[in-house]
Amino acid sequence: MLLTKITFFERFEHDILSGSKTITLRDEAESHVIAGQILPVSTFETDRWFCDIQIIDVTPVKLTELTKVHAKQENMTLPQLRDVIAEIYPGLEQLFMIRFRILPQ
Ligand SMILES: CC(=O)Nc1cc[nH]c(=O)n1
Repeated sequence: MLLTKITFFERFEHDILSGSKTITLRDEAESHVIAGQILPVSTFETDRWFCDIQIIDVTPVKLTELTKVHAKQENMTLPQLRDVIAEIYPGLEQLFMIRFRILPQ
């Protein structure tokens, strides 16, 4: 079943709106989006809409395969990215990298 919306933690909002966060790493349940799809984005905490994104592509990536390139696309260092993923998805190895672009508001 395709996702019809996506949420991000409020702490990522500024980076998304500024264009410095261009990927999101999700578990399998949240990986069901397709290239070209346009999704409304809201905050996880209060479900407040803050932008629309267009999906570029979705690629499986293992936790152990994460590199500085992924971290840069998340506007983080690699240790910060590993910590964030461990906090959000404890013990999860198989992730899905969703590349997106923010649509003009
Ligand atoms: C709400 C939520 O899960 N947000 C996430 C999860 C992983 N990456 C990300 O950028 N945002």
